[in-house]
Amino acid sequence: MIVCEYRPGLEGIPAAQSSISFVDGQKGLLEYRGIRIEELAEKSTFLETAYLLIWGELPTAEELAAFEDEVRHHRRIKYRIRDMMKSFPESGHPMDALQASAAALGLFYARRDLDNPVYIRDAVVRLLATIPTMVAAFQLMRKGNDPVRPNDDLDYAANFLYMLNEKEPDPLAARIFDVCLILHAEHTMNASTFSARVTASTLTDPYAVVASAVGTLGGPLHGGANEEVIQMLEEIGSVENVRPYIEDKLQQKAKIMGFGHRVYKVKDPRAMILQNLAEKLFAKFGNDKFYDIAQEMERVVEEKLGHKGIYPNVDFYSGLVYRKLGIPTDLFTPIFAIARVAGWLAHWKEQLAENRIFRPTQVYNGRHDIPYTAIDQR
Ligand SMILES: CC(=O)SCCNC(=O)CCNC(=O)[C@H](O)C(C)(C)COP(=O)(O)OP(=O)(O)OC[C@H]1O[C@@H](n2cnc3c(N)ncnc32)[C@H](O)[C@@H]1OP(=O)(O)O
Ligand SMILES: O=C([O-])CC(=O)C(=O)O
Repeated sequence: MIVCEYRPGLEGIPAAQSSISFVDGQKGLLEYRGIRIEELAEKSTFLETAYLLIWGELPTAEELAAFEDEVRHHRRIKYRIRDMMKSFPESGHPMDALQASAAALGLFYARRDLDNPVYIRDAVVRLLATIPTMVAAFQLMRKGNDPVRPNDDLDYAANFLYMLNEKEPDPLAARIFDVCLILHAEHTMNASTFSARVTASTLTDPYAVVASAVGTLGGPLHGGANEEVIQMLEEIGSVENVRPYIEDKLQQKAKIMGFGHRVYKVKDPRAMILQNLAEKLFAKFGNDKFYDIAQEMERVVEEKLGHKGIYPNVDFYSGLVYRKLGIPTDLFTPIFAIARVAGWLAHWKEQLAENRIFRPTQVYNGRHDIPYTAIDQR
């Protein structure tokens, strides 16, 4: 048995061998299956990237067309899932609604056939296809409206925006949204992916794998930070307030949302791309006053925390892009989940290919040999 020292948060401890993605946190480099994220953001689409992540190679034109077709034909959700979502409290968070709905899918596909490539492909297609529909449906139903049926004439990203806003999106907006999905699709052994792999290692079904990962993604230290960033920008309210806000937070030893990363010690390459995308949207659809506040935050945080390697992460600029696309703040993290399901499924498949159940150890620091005290003597 290998014994190593306890490292809080498992910092620096490899939890798997993986060929899905690679991060160099000193250089600010991210690759999916060896391809730089900048190149995928420029040239690929989300579904092509999902295929690359899950099956390991870029698809041929035929393979891609077949995959896109399968996903398009599985976009509708069952009435019973829709009715279940309708019964959720409107005030509930859409991440909780998504987690429950993803888990509920498993009720309909209870057969588990993990050695069968057809089963694997069906589950991949179904999850990629229905998660956006579930996010959009809950959003409309909690406002008292009926969900919008998926539009088979639209591609993956455009169809999501259509289901959300009940109208066809502007092509630039749809392309930018698709790039956001590419950027969020995968990121090595982050907390939600680790959670997905732990769940996968018990040989449970892929719906449970995704549901556990969604639950993990939602926290404010992980994907949930994108929502908190916008709330922070609202609270700061003006460029002049940035410095006192940050100084106050640092004095209280509080975290500044959207900054810092376990692996990146420079600006996250995805934050750079998202910042450029936000600028493209502002050029076409008008500025956002929060952008000036965000840029000032970046300057002040670098001045105060740059020496600790604390820079903007992926969650810092994504919200500004989504705001300009007219997306409500509490859907930012569910949108992250729509993208990350590709990475989770890639890791699910990789885990199954060489599975051993996750069962780490612990450092026990409790007591021993304590006599039981009768209830009336406590
Ligand atoms: C998709 C994603 O998950 S991206 C991350 C999204 N999360 C956030 O934006 C939340 C804010 N950031 C954070 O909480 C952290 O940077 C995390 C969770 C991302 C990484 O956490 P860890 O690797 O465990 O770093 P840890 O919390 O130990 O911080 C190391 C040091 O940097 C400081 N630090 C890290 N992030 C921040 C921050 N955002 N604001 C202020 N200080 C910070 C810590 O206070 C600590 O300082 P110390 O050594 O003087 O005590
Ligand atoms: O890698 C991490 O720890 C968090 C992150 O950036 C991601 O999941 O995209």
